[in-house]
Amino acid sequence: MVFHIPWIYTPVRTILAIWHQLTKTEVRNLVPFCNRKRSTWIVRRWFCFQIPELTRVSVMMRERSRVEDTMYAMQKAGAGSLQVISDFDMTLTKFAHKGKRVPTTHNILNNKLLIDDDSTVKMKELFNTYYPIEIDASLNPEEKLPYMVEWWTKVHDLLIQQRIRKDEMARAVRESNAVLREGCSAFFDCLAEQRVPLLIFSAGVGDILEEVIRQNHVFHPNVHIISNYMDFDHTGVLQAFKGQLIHSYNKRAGALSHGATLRELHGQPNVLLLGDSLGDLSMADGVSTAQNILTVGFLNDQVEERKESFLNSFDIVLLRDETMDVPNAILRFIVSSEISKVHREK
Ligand SMILES: Nc1ccn([C@@H]2O[C@H](COP(=O)(O)O)[C@@H](O)[C@H]2O)c(=O)n1
Ligand SMILES: [Mg+2]
Repeated sequence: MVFHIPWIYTPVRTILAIWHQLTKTEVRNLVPFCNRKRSTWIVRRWFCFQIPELTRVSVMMRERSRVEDTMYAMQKAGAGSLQVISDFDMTLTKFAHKGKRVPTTHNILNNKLLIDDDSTVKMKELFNTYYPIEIDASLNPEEKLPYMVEWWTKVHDLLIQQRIRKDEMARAVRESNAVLREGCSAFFDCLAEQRVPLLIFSAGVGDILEEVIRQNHVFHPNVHIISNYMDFDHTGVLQAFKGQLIHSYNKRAGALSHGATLRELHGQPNVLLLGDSLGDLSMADGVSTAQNILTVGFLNDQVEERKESFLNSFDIVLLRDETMDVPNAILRFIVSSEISKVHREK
């Protein structure tokens, strides 16, 4: 009964969580904690206490101490030095919801309202052909690259042929099963409140992406987007895609070619990067002034096959986690002034 009272439940649960991690020797050492080794240990436990989300079984880290050091450095610098660079599809949106795959921004366009039946089938066939290549753990990014260009080019050509109408897109998004990760709205809101810039860097379709976040009421002024944008003629019919094509494995080139957008973010040298593909790791390559970069990878699909490469590449790997709990906890830790105070006093 007592565990149903929230103000008792949270501290009790936290104390139990910490207690579970203590070995007998550690408990014995707890009393005279004066030497460096012991104080390091106390700091580590304090970290677990602050961010219990990082102790979950779905969270993996190759080098825990690097994560801790980077987060303390980011916390010390505070919200004013932070920017977030995030992928969109399957990173800010869920991978699956209620047992079904969540559509990507491209797949939201695969709607009878916008394209004919033949094209619907073709788009599905293209997805079934190229998506397995995109996530194939046995191929390196250079080997995947030509296939990605082929996939994006074929689909964009098909969409142009279908003469998609700008004024039907909001309805297509509304009718789709697009869904942001649990806790994603809180993440957007906290960033806006703290005036932390959020750069969404997506190889999806920018116009659809904007509509998804608008319909979720999180398109705040701190949000910047780099993506593939549609070019409509004067009657509102799709005639081309603007600029250089962005696909999953050329985000580095995309980052470097959007220098102007990234220059606006130069005052924020600490980067929290979120992605679901190894290609997303290059999204911060345009931030020449970066001091600390913490990378979080959502490993949604082919988990066992890709675990090793994700662990070798991202600082934190989240296994089949459909929530934003970990990014939210990291953000809280960095921006919380109370915690900053504790850190300064240490
Ligand atoms: N025709 C396509 C092309 C790509 N995709 C998926 O979209 C993802 C790209 O968007 P990000 O926000 O994640 O950069 C990519 O991972 C592809 O799987 C698609 O569904 N259809
Ligand atoms: Mg993605």
